[in-house]
Amino acid sequence: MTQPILEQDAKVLIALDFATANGALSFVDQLNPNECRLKVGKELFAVAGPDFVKALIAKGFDVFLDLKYHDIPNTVAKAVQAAARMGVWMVNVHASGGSKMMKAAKEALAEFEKPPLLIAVTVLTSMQQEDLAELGLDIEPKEQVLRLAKLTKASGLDGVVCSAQEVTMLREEIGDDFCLVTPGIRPAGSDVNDQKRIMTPPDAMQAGSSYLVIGRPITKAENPVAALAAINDSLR
Ligand SMILES: O=C(O)c1cc(=O)[nH]c(=O)n1[C@@H]1O[C@H](COP(=O)(O)O)[C@@H](O)[C@H]1O
Repeated sequence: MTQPILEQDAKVLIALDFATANGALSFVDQLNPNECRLKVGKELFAVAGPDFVKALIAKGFDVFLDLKYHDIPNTVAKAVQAAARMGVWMVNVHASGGSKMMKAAKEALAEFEKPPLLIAVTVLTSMQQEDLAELGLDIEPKEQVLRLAKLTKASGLDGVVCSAQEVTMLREEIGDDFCLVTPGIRPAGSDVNDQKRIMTPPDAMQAGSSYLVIGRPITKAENPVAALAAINDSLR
């Protein structure tokens, strides 16, 4: 029997993409905060709100508030402050909001004794080259990821969200001192769903991911606790 991994080592961030607070809560009640962290995104936050996030934190979970802010600098700065007041562990913005927006967000967190990690989404893992082309970007996703990751680093943020397929390149180009959070993680044989740039959990960690965001392969599993345990085991 393997020991549960320590909290500071929990690499799996479970995406709590649930339609109701009750649905999310009955799922969370099966989980141990030593074995995963939790991500609250737009769907759940819209129905459950800040009190729900605070309740997860009170249960001992680190919470990544994934609202992917993308707005004028002042609005984003105030939004990340509101997130920090909730006590979240990590919060994100869209890097395509630009360096002025990202710097304003970073500066707005300076007043907090223990600010959340601030990271920026580069190119969504559901996108591929044809999706960038329709936005007028005639380049490969990895080139755009690198460009936005460099901009994020230069803006003083703690890391980026990218696909695990770009992690080796980013470690070479940007170094180890940068948090790389990778969704689009699929254990071998599981449904890909709407994700495009995917990788398995062990391959993503091997490449140098800091954290793995995993939703449906755990939340929709017949036995989510066993699915999480199998993923954690595969990372040891
Ligand atoms: O910022 C994110 O977390 C995110 C960025 C990205 O590029 N791709 C991506 O899938 N996500 C989120 O990661 C989660 C992935 O969920 P599954 O596809 O169910 O594993 C979802 O909650 C997405 O909102």
